[in-house]
Amino acid sequence: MLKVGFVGWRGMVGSVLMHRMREANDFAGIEPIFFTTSQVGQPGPDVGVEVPPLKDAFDIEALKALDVVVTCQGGDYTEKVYQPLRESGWKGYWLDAASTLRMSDDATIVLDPVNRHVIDAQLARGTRTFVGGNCTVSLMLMGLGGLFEADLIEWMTSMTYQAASGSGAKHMRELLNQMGSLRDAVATELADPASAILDIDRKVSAAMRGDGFPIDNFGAPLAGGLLPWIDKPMENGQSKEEWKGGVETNKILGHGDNPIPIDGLCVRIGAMRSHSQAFTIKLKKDVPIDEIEDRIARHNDWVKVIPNDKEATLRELTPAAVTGTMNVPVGRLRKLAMGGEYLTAFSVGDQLLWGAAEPLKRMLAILRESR
Ligand SMILES: NC(=O)C1=CN([C@@H]2O[C@H](COP(=O)(O)OP(=O)(O)OC[C@H]3O[C@@H](n4cnc5c(N)ncnc54)[C@H](OP(=O)(O)O)[C@@H]3O)[C@@H](O)[C@H]2O)C=CC1
Ligand SMILES: N[C@@H](CC(=O)OP(=O)(O)O)C(=O)O
Repeated sequence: MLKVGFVGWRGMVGSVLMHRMREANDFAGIEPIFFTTSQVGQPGPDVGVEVPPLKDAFDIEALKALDVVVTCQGGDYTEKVYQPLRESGWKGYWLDAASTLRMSDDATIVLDPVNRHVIDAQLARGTRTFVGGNCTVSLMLMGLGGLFEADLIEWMTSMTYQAASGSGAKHMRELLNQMGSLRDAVATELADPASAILDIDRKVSAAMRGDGFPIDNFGAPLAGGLLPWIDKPMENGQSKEEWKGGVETNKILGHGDNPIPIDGLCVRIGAMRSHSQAFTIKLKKDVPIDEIEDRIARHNDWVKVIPNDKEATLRELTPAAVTGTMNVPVGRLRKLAMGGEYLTAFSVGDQLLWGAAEPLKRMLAILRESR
């Protein structure tokens, strides 16, 4: 039985992974051992099988005893532990949700409905480091995989609308506190249907700009607004989140020598969970829209084409409709005024599922099958 160590299992991505693995009875076929950076010796989680007390996630000797490490702990942990563990001679499999190792030559980015052939080839070559992709990249590929597979895309922009939970639990709480502060600032006026809307608006703006508004985590008001910057700056003016869109997509697809230009702006919005993206796609040729819809819909079991009408769009193509599900709806599909080779589309997906936990869960299953 594979000895699998889990690090970061109680964080947001880790909890979703635990939930998905319990649902699928995945713990039955492995020997799970749980690690922590803060709660050594406490009881492990209830996963339906006996587990030992929590071990120290920085204990290299304990990690060396594992066949597989699955970490959702974050990049700082990966930076501290991965290299010393490898240098100690450990030859096990490292499965990681963090971005730290994604672009390293030793690592493969996993999204098996899109790149199972790459994963299989890397396993056969002896690769032992597998990393989940950036959430917007994985969700974009789950949605548009059929167009990439048919080699129809010449270039593409992705303009993102990313949920607060992409930044972690504290940010979700802060967004709710911001929403509450705004509502509280105008509670009296809201209770009076005759109050002037411009007075309400003025008070809301004053609250957003006021000293007491909670912005410790986001650094600026998100509720009632948006934040057009995610992650660190790159030297060329992109944010790192925007940079990942191009480099990770091409790595996942194995397009090292002949990358498809992919770029855009990444924006944080006041959604709680599930990331959305609007695409402008330059096709290599003028393909009829019904063929495009058919290729998108047939690519995998989770993508669904949503008819380009208002009712279906508002019912099925929103974070509220998608959160907590594996569905990746793609809609608003139509040719742009620029010509038949210019396509637009909009997609939504739960970034904690296909964008984070699910590719790791499935990679662990692939490792089990391959033994
Ligand atoms: N959030 C997202 O949408 C996505 C995140 N990722 C990546 O996944 C990694 C983990 O992200 P995420 O899950 O958001 O991180 P979290 O901040 O939710 O969790 C990380 C760790 O924080 C510790 N922690 C401290 N206090 C608490 C608490 N009250 N509740 C739960 N955990 C606590 C836990 O470690 P311990 O038990 O050791 O104390 C936990 O494993 C990052 O590298 C991130 O970039 C990737 C794709 C999407
Ligand atoms: N950066 C993403 C979430 C994330 O953690 O991405 P990455 O795994 O590429 O750092 C967001 O903020 O929505």
